[in-house]
Amino acid sequence: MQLFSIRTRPLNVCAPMVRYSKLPFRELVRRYNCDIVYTPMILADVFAASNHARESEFSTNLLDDPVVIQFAASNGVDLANAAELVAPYVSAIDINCGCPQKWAIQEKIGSHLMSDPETVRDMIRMTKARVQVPCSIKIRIHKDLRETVEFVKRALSVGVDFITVHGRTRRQKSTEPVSLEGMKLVKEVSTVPVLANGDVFSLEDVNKIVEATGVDGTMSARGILENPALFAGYNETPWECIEDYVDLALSYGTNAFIFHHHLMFMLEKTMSNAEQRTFNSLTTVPSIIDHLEEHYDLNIMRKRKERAEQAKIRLV
Ligand SMILES: Cc1cc2nc3c(=O)[nH]c(=O)nc-3n(C[C@H](O)[C@H](O)[C@H](O)COP(=O)(O)O)c2cc1C
Repeated sequence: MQLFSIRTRPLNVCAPMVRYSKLPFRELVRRYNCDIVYTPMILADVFAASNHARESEFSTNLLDDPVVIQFAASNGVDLANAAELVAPYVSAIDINCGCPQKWAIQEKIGSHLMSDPETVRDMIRMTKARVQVPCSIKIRIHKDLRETVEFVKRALSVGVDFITVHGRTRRQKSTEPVSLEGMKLVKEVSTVPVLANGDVFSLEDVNKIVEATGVDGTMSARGILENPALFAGYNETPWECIEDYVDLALSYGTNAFIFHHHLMFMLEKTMSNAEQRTFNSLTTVPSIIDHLEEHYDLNIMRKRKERAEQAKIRLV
């Protein structure tokens, strides 16, 4: 919350992304000017019930700060139980009110909640009664924006601490443009900080959205997956950033599937179709590393030496 009050520019935020916004990626985007980073959506009831889920779904460290953990829940008890377990390790608890997938709506989580503001109000109230950390919501807009205003007002009435608005309705596809009008309205009726989400692929997009809506910051998902350095002003992923990612993923440990996906997102624009086909045939971490060393001048040992030198300079 302090970041919101002392900010001298709009805050740069990395979106919650299932599978992807995990610890190594969070550390990566922070190196490139990201102020706040979200975990992927985690099911609150499973998280509270299972030690295995807690270990596999959430890991953190002292560098992972500020971090917002995002839960999907259908009721206040599940959310507050999960929040209580994780509160000492996070900067805020976020409620996912935007996931449009069919299974989520059937479970009465995600974007289903956009039609159930009373339950969202209960969730915020119960969570805030049990933990001291801020509680936020990530919402979509309604077709009728008056409903969105009502939704936001109810959340504000129980002390929601900040709001992220993805400027699309739950039925809109990500290829459709975001509603700047919807984002602006949420900002206008809110007495707490508001982040705008949707179609942030460059700093020009950030400026355009902030200028049009007056929000306190912007959040990127697809854009930052493709180019984790976008908030640092790069229009394409710099090679340095790809090396950083490889180094972080290897240091923390990764599975080949996620490792491959991240690199594919980052390299997609620079690869020819033939290169993409070759890259897609790689299924293990060593084969991916070999490929990058052979074709892209990846040099992990050089990278590690550079980082060790930088750490020494910081110590001195
Ligand atoms: C791979 C991927 C995973 C996502 N996972 C989540 C999630 O866990 N929680 C959530 O609230 N939104 C999730 N989203 C939605 C994004 O956070 C964001 O709201 C949406 O993609 C619009 O932003 P963009 O235009 O910057 O992509 C995900 C999006 C993508 C592309």
